[in-house]
Amino acid sequence: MEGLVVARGEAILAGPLDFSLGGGAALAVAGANGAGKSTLLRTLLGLVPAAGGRIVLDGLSAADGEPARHLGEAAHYLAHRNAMKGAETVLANLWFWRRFLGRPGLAPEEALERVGLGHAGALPFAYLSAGQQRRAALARLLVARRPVWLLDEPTAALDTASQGLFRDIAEAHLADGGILIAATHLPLGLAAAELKLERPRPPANASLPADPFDTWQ
Ligand SMILES: Nc1ncnc2c1ncn2[C@@H]1O[C@H](COP(=O)(O)OP(=O)(O)OP(=O)(O)O)[C@@H](O)[C@H]1O
Repeated sequence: MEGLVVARGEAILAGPLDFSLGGGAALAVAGANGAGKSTLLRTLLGLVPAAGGRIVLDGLSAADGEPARHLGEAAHYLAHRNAMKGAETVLANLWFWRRFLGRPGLAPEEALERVGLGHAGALPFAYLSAGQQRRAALARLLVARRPVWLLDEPTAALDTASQGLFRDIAEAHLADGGILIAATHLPLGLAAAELKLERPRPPANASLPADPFDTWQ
């Protein structure tokens, strides 16, 4: 990140941020609710435009082996939502992602074993508990090989044992030369640099935006 400014519309949330991560490095993005952690991840992916600065990629390749033109081509993105279809089986969801993302990794059955869900592949995704759904979403990181993992609250809803599973998976990714950036309120149990986003302070003379509900009265 070179002078990266994170914003939502007119509101500057964070930055300018200067940060460099090499292969095998993890970054934990911390900060209060609304500080801009999710928005930073989405900015890195190119889903939200940056208000300034740039993202420089060096040596990252896309699924077709060509140099990645933007991070979205080289990254897994695990958002708050799990991006799985509730009515499809867990395995069908993972097979979809494996085909869609390119550069195949583990077979879905094997990935489910790694997250302790070997028994649940034939169930509709919606039948799983919240923590089991998160673990199935973590299995998505294993079915396709991507050098950068952008994870938003990856361990939310996970019990202590599953947090250990996450740590094992993440450590294997880092040992393999991967990069991991996680927005989190919880300790990840990984050796990670920390980037703390401060809650933006409005200028002293700022006026509050009009309350849309006022117009109802
Ligand atoms: N879709 C959106 N449209 C407009 N503003 C948004 C949108 N999503 C988030 N924001 C605003 O951007 C700011 C940062 O939100 P963001 O979700 O990045 O925070 P966060 O640090 O990830 O918070 P949390 O810890 O609650 O997940 C908030 O003020 C929020 O209202």
